[in-house]
Amino acid sequence: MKIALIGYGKMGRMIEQIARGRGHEIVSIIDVDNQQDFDSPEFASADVAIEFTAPHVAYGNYLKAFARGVKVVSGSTGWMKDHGDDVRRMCTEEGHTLFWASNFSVGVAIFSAVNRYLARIMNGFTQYDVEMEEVHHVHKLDHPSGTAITLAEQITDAIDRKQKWTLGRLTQPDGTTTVEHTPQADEIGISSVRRGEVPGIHTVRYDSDADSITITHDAHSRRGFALGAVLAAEYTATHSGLLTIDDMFKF
Ligand SMILES: NC(=O)C1=CN([C@@H]2O[C@H](COP(=O)(O)OP(=O)(O)OC[C@H]3O[C@@H](n4cnc5c(N)ncnc54)[C@H](OP(=O)(O)O)[C@@H]3O)[C@@H](O)[C@H]2O)C=CC1
Ligand SMILES: O=C(O)C1=N[C@H](C(=O)O)C[C@H](O)C1
Repeated sequence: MKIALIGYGKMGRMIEQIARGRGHEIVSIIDVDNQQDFDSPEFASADVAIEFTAPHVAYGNYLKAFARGVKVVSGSTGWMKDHGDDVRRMCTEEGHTLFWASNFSVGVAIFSAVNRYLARIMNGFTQYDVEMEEVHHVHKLDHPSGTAITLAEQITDAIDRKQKWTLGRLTQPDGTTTVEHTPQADEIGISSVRRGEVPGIHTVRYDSDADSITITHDAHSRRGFALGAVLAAEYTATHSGLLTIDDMFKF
């Protein structure tokens, strides 16, 4: 399969390695300094473009790929609030294809299934409150993480007493913590911590007077995310529309 890469940072480079290892051809690599390559025949020849860039540029990259008739797999986070509706419309009504996931790792797909199941149980046990924490490396631009938002939305979908998530505490790389918002009874507080080179840790904790129940996913490296993105590209080559991880991994 012919793959174009948009974004050649930590994820782009690891995806290149894994994609080549699985026998794919990388036909184009677009980063900040060669944006003109979006107009190259090599980019247009790609079966799928894999996009891992940054919150403020991801949407523009989708538009550029769509304009050239190239399907996109993207893991960029932090753009959904501003452009989610627009992207949904382009993929459901205008024939474009985007496979987007806040987290591409198989482990987080399994963790999400457990999170949904646990939340359904907890809907009937009102003595438990729930809070979340995500820990990532100091280079991360957005907070809370896309994965934390997805997990929180799964919980608000299942627990009647929780309506929305909110950023509770934010811990900066130097260790200073600020309380951004004190969660109300109907809110899930998410604490974001930026520390060292942590690839990504997500924790959901239910607490009652009697006890607490905690589930955690701890990524050992970015390899799981990168492999998942390549698997998603293989899936996207033969599927269309707005796709996500639940389409690919069925539990
Ligand atoms: N869904 C998932 O499973 C995962 C998602 N992510 C998300 O993916 C994104 C990228 O992560 P990561 O690779 O670690 O970040 P990096 O900062 O290491 O890489 C991003 C790359 O994109 C480049 N870039 C910036 N703007 C553009 C543009 N307009 N066009 C093309 N390239 C551009 C950057 O260049 P420069 O450095 O010069 O600005 C950099 O090389 C983040 O949003 C992160 O949250 C990360 C891991 C897993
Ligand atoms: O920026 C990262 O590194 C990651 N971002 C994603 C997110 O925002 O959830 C996925 C993963 O946790 C790594």
